[in-house]
Amino acid sequence: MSQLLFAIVLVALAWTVALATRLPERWPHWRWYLTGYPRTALRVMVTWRKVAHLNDLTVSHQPNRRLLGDLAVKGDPLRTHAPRCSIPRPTPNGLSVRVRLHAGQTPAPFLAAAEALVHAWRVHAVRIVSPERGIVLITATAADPLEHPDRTTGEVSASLLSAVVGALETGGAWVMNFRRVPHWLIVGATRSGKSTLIARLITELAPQPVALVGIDCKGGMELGLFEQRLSALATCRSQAVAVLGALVVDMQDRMRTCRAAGARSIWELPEKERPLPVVVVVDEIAELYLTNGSKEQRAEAEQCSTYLLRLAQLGAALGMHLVVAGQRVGSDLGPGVTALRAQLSGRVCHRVNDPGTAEMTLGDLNKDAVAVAQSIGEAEQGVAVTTGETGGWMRGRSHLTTPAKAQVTAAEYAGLAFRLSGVARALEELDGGEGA
Ligand SMILES: Nc1ncnc2c1ncn2[C@@H]1O[C@H](COP(=O)(O)OP(=O)(O)OP(=O)(O)O)[C@@H](O)[C@H]1O
Repeated sequence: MSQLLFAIVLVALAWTVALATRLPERWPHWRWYLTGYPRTALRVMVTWRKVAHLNDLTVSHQPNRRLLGDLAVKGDPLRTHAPRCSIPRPTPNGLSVRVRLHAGQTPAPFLAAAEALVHAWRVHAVRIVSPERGIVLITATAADPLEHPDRTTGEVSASLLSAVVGALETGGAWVMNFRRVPHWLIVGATRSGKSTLIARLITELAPQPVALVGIDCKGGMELGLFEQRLSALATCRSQAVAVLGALVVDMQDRMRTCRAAGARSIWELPEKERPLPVVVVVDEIAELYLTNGSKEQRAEAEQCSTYLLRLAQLGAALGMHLVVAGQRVGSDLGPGVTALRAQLSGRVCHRVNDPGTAEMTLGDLNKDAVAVAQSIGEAEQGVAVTTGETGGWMRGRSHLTTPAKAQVTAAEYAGLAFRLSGVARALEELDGGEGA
């Protein structure tokens, strides 16, 4: 009785301190730390042995065969031992426990038991990784952080060519960093959130000293919002050919500059001589590749394909980066698409209509991510599976960026729409040629 009274007084005291110090404003996860975590941690400790036993995570020190006369009898020993698990450590959005494996155990049965742990601990999701040999780290997420992607934790230091585009399921920030992952492929069915992610990405890159080039062959309907901040916008395939061709020439100039300075990338050049990084955003890649079969259109599509491939292959070290978005990105679009896809190491897969598209986007990097991408529902707009810098994958949700907000940002940073002389000249020549 006295213990119960003590616990009640302690909780009341904690709440009073929390409210008196205006904790909710300063610490967005205070509610979880003060109430959710103690409850869940207790549940984890109380249920661990039972869950381990029911899911074959235990071992026995007794042999599972006995001699009965001349007969060898095989069975499950009654006394089994669950592997030792640490005291649950709170995380901003859940908790984590380290499990020390017994000799002979592997992480595989723990992976299989993830669903059982979710129900036993009444949490949103459980992830299991093995950070070192003999150890399994179980991370439980209390609630889906992707419901409120604006409540991310941890400061992300702003750096050139890095953009915070949303929140990850860990509760951390979803960062697209072109210095680490130079090219990105963004895939998703219609209304899945591709354009919103691109809008957010451009909004984040807009204040940075980066030239932004748009290729939007849907008549510029999506990227036209950012026209004021873009160094160039191609709205049809012939313009795309001109822009991409000029960028390839620019890339070759950069190569020569680097060779003359004995540098292996533009980042090794002195700051004054360093050319401006360029991010090329292609919205709806299919528009570049699909033709009506005429010789002229086929030649244009092939040119686009060759230029994109060259930019993807050589651009990373020369400060030329690609973001390619589309509903499908497969060999059915035309030759060169599969080779291009292989060069786009950053992948983002939103909701897709067919398993093939998820497989095409993530299958060559992470087989298990394909199933997760397929489970994204209609109502989860903006939710996607994204590959990480360390080769793993994670669910994330972009920060909602409305077209109005996108336009305001573009207008605000219109002064940073750097002139790319080669690209501007190529577009002028094209206009002149068409006009003549
Ligand atoms: N991160 C998000 N959070 C909340 N809502 C979102 C998010 N992303 C997208 N949405 C909603 O989904 C709608 C469709 O998104 P969006 O236009 O980006 O899809 P899309 O994949 O580009 O579609 P399309 O291929 O037809 O252009 C948006 O109008 C917005 O309301």
